[in-house]
Amino acid sequence: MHVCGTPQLDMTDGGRDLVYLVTGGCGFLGEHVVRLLLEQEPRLRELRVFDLHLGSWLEALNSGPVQVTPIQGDVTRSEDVVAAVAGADVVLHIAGLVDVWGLVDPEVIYRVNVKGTQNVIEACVQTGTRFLVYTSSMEAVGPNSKGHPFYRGNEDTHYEVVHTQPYPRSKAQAERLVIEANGRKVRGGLPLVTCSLRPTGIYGEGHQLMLDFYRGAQRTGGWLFRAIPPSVEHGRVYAGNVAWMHVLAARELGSRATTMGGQVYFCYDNSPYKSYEDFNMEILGPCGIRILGTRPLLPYFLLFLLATLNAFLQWLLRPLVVYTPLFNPYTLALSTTTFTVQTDKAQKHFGYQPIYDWEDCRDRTVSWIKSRKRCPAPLPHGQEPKVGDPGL
Ligand SMILES: NC(=O)C1=CN([C@@H]2O[C@H](COP(=O)(O)OP(=O)(O)OC[C@H]3O[C@@H](n4cnc5c(N)ncnc54)[C@H](O)[C@@H]3O)[C@@H](O)[C@H]2O)C=CC1
Ligand SMILES: CC(C)CCC[C@@H](C)[C@H]1CC[C@H]2[C@@H]3[C@H](O)CC4=CC(=O)CC[C@]4(C)[C@H]3CC[C@]12C
Repeated sequence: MHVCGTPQLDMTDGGRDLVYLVTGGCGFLGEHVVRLLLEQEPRLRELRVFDLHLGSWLEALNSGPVQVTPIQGDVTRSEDVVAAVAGADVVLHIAGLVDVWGLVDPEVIYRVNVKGTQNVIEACVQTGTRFLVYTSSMEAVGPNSKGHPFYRGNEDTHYEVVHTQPYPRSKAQAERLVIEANGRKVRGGLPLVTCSLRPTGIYGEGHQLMLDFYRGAQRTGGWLFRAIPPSVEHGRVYAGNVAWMHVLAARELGSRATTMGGQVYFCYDNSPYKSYEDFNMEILGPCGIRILGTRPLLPYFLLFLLATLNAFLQWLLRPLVVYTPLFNPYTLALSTTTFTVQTDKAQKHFGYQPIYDWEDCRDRTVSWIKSRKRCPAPLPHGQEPKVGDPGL
């Protein structure tokens, strides 16, 4: 591993005394956070991994000095959340429903992403947990439906947005709850300290959508067909660096509460600014995939028609089947509107520097995609093998 800028850890306080809770710890980002915490947080005594679906890979983590406690639970059930939060020093609230395809009922997205977050906040207040890091998203900000570019913006960039889609709306609402909760008195009378991290499009080992593009291209003889103008920049950030930002933010919230409390931070690293497809090609190219066309093969109005047709079909077929094509008016807008960040707020506020440089991020993701070629028989329920599974 090429580690750049890992700060020295302070071991002067006598060792392992902290209890962390990671919600959504068995998801794509959550697994990166769990593994990195075990590697990089020397003060950790117990790591509680809370998820609706627990991964079997968790079992292998208990051989080290940290007690890893899997907790099967639902963030929408306040009693599950209170039980998990009680006695934790820090909560990393990562659990959420990611859906921009109309797969999940908007009411369910609201319940999990917004009410679930409210439950986490109330559990902190009720049980006396003082530090909360929330995983928000660039989607809390935009892009907006007018296609205004957010070009290398930062946390202070003014950007007009009215959320019409359930997922981005839920992330914006949940983020607001987290930020407003900063300073609330928790049990024992001390103030709650919160902050919110906003990743752009995350990639890395375990990124299912990247794997889907890879497999789709394999079915067309190794070709992808360009749909998005290469001039549209889409922000991407490596999962390991997003995880590192979570680890650092959680570690520093205590000592830098005045600076960090109630703040939002975009997640960034040195991944290049490119279009969504050109970025994917940085990963898929070394896996033998090629992209056809230097410009989009279809004009925009045809893409828009296709996306609209998909939305119409989704509505028409709804009583019979949930039709969720990748391409719909919202994902078209997301992929054709420039949205990139350029900021050093996290560096200034809590000393964040990417822990993996770009070449490392790329190579790790490429190796992971290549390893899927050797993937044995499918796992039950259509699950993919996990990042650390043996033999991969
Ligand atoms: N994937 C991406 O590109 C980005 C993701 N995010 C945010 O990062 C977080 C993690 O996303 P991913 O790891 O990509 O998604 P994921 O779907 O892989 O992980 C989410 C995890 O939350 C769990 N979960 C869902 N509902 C739950 C519930 N009711 N109770 C307990 N656990 C529940 C799931 O079982 C899953 O393990 C989400 O909050 C998402 O909004 C933000 C920006 C970009
Ligand atoms: C068919 C086209 C060639 C490409 C379609 C690509 C889309 C599926 C993806 C384009 C942009 C992605 C989203 C973006 O990276 C921001 C996101 C943030 C999140 O918090 C969750 C994931 C996502 C919505 C991400 C999802 C896939 C895209 C829409």
